[in-house]
Amino acid sequence: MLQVYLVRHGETQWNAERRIQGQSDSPLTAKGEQQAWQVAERARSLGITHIIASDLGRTQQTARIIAEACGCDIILDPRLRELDMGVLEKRHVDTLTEQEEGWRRTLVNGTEDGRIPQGESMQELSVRVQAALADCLKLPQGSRPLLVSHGIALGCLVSTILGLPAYAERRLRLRNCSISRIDYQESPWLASGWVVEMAGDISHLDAPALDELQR
Ligand SMILES: O=C(O)[C@H](O)COP(=O)(O)O
Repeated sequence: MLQVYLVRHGETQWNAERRIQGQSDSPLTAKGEQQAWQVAERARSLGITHIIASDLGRTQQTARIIAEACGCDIILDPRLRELDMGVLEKRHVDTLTEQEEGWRRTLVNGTEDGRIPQGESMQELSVRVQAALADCLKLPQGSRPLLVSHGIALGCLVSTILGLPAYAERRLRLRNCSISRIDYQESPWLASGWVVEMAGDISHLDAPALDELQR
């Protein structure tokens, strides 16, 4: 049975400032780096064989720390990037106009094809992250990959495996450097395919980041 671990990158400057990142980027904070070392220590104990990361800076920075602990190379995969948040990227959430907040809400409460102007729909995000996950099935027998990606991207992956719409990702709390695990099982009497073993575990962190609403 293939086990795939999912890690959200460490806290960044813009996470801490409540600014929208999407496919724009900001570096890890000191706390984010500390979280990355703690998740790396946990990853080392899990026997990770491959680290596959979104090619954005914050995920690469987190992946490098995990790779150092696990002694693996990093494979970059742009399909693991965060949702493209279009014209709202780099904006502080508290400065959005009513109309802009309405665009953001179409993602939070939304419909599958709702999008921020010049951004991506949850449906489009879902297709590319599912494709990246499916490629893990091509790794050699005995592999145990760890994917380093983003809050909405990973939430969308877990939600759709559960058979929920992609926008249900907002019902999952995937904090910075949380670990989730999904398994691929083939079974005549249980569901065949991807199964969620755990989601959003932060028991390895002594300095968890607050989620956006608690800041
Ligand atoms: O700000 C964003 O784009 C998202 O809400 C969170 O993205 P992140 O997981 O890359 O911080």
